Amino acid sequence: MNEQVGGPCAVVIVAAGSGQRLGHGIPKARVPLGGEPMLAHAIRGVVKAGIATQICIAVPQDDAAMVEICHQLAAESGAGPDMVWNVVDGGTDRSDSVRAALAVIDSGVGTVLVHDAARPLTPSGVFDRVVAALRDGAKAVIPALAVADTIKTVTPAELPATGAGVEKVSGTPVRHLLRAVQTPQGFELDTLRRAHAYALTLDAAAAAQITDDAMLVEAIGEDVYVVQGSTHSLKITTPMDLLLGEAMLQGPLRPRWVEG
Ligand SMILES: Nc1ccn([C@@H]2O[C@H](COP(=O)(O)OP(=O)(O)OP(=O)(O)O)[C@@H](O)[C@H]2O)c(=O)n1
Ligand SMILES: C[C@](O)(CO)[C@H](O)COP(=O)(O)O
Repeated sequence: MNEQVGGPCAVVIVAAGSGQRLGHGIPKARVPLGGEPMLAHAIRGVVKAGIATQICIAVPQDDAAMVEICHQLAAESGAGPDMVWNVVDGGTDRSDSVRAALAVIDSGVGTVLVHDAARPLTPSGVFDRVVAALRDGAKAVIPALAVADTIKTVTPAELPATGAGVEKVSGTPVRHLLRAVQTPQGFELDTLRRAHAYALTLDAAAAAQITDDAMLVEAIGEDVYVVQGSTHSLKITTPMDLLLGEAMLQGPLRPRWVEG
């Protein structure tokens, strides 16, 4: 086991996406949720989890408003004076944003968690489970939930009579083996750095298929362990998700861990 695991822990918050699917015309992390930018909830959630010694936030390039949110939260979040804060320019893809953040992570840090700003209501318990598995020797850990829907794989096809372009089913993975994966994803720092160095060797088509950090760690041959995620860690991607997030912040659905 890496001696450094269990010591300092960095958390990268990726917040540099544009939020096309949400469609608010501003970067998603700045979209209000319960009257505050989504990023503010995400940062507060990380601080509240109490596992970080360094927090690095990747924001859209030239987004002064986002930088200001980071500075304000750094001042108000209740993190101690020893917390190291960094704000970096994100990149074109999520992976580019993670790499930009990794470049400033202190090499003395043993573990790093990568978290989506788009999962602003993630409970502390999820952070705890990820960190606990890293302390128990895992080099890579992801939170996940069993899936409720039956999932199919598809391939392009044409309807027999008309030739109309559709899709047809190419397979049905066994559902009880499938998991819907969330963040924060936790890694031994060196393992995540190797995985992202490998990502730089991929051609554009292969790089475009990378949807999380764990995929890269799998690709370099390391085991990725799974801990229980949370329904509260939903990723706010579409307007419907935002409605659900707003509902969660009100009345009986208000999560216990949200301040105020
Ligand atoms: N170039 C990018 C793309 C995404 N992200 C971050 O990665 C997380 C997950 O991405 P997603 O939910 O897809 O966000 P967007 O890319 O903003 O959404 P969309 O694809 O709808 O534009 C988000 O916190 C987002 O800010 C990032 O930091 N840098
Ligand atoms: C990392 C992630 O949140 C795990 O589910 C997800 O893959 C991000 O995907 P997105 O298309 O960038 O939202």
